[in-house]
Amino acid sequence: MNALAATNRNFRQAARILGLDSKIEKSLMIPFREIKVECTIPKDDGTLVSYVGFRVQHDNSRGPMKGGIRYHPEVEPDEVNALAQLMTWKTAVADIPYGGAKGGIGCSPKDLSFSELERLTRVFTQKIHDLIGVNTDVPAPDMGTNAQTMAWILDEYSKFHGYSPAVVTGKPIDLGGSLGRDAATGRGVVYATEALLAEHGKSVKGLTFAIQGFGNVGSWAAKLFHERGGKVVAVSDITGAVRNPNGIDIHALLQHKDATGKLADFSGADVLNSNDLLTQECDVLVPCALGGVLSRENAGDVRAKFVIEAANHPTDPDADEILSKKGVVILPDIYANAGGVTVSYFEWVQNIQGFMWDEDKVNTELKRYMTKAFHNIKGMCQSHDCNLRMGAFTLGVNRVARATLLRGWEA
Ligand SMILES: NC(=O)C1=CN([C@@H]2O[C@H](COP(=O)(O)OP(=O)(O)OC[C@H]3O[C@@H](n4cnc5c(N)ncnc54)[C@H](OP(=O)(O)O)[C@@H]3O)[C@@H](O)[C@H]2O)C=CC1
Ligand SMILES: O=C(O)CCC(=O)C(=O)O
Repeated sequence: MNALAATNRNFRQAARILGLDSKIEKSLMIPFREIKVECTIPKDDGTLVSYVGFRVQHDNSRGPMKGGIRYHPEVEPDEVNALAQLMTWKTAVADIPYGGAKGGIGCSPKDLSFSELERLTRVFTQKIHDLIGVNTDVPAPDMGTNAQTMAWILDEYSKFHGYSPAVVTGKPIDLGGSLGRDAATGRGVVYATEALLAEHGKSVKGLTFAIQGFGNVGSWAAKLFHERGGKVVAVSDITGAVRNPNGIDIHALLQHKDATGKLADFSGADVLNSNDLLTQECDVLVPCALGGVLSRENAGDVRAKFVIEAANHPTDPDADEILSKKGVVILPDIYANAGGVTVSYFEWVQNIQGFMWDEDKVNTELKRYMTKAFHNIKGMCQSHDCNLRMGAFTLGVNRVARATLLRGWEA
């Protein structure tokens, strides 16, 4: 089942649990707007190359649409649609005043030079600048993009509309980015995990963690679990995987990856087949890379007791069912990785106020939002007798449906 079918299925199930009117259900499933643009750039050698860029704006009933921009070869319309819809429920679960959107370009960012990436980002921005904005749709980084990408979008957008730092979040600090945004998704994952573990009478200290992906989210989550006394026993990236049952020194692994660009050849751990990362012996499995990695094929072999969905849509519905039957507790993406967009909200607020928070304030507020959202989800689980995924979906969908009804449909 593709990402969109799976997301729609979860949404419909939540709508059924909530007893949502079928007309509202239908209106919430159809995206507000889907944008598809051609992006042609000259490569450094002068040859032309064309890419397809997407921005799907799913819903704006609770505020401006919000979500990342992904550069990855597998970016395709259905997945962007699913990710945009997930953003709508995620911002509602986090209770921040936004709707949902997502964008992307089907490209391999590692095969493009710095100046090619800049040209591609600027052309994409030229094609969508009229449809994004501080109060309409606010992009941010996702897989394959970063603060530099946001700086180019901000600069290109400002040529058309005047200087507007709040048009993107996840910017460099020098351009109005928020302290703590770079770490925010990983830090939010850790706060979310702590809230879940506390419910089970456990804490991070002494538990074992396997982490798929060592980019923005995975590396920060690994570092913060490690610093709290968690034992990170396996880590992977696109180049391979490493394993040490006694715990990997994450600071040393970060230095190694910075120096070599890969995890392979790290002296503090053994080589592991990447396919085995998800089925490693561990207490907590944290997918922090692509969607759909937990499927019917491998879910039965997962040995973790907890799965924390730091990536978007890492678990397909078959895997969801298999894992639940095995008693594995899954913390769903629309809550587990909401720390990134929550600090994006803080960044947007700081830009609008023209006032910069210190990092302690950002992290304290992030923890407050993540902890509150967890208790709100648990409340939905109790009132509707459902698992954490449906607790999160019903919480998000209910808030969006209420806002939609209050705004009405009169032309
Ligand atoms: N950035 C953010 O604020 C947020 C991100 N997310 C989600 O988190 C996930 C990761 O995003 P982010 O960290 O930003 O992306 P990055 O591009 O920073 O990192 C992605 C990581 O995944 C690795 N990777 C890619 N393919 C594979 C694979 N097949 N097996 C193992 N590792 C792989 C990459 O390897 P390599 O390092 O070798 O390239 C890299 O380490 C995505 O699902 C994203 O949507 C969710 C909320 C917010
Ligand atoms: O920070 C943001 O606005 C969005 C981050 C994102 O793309 C996500 O949460 O999946």
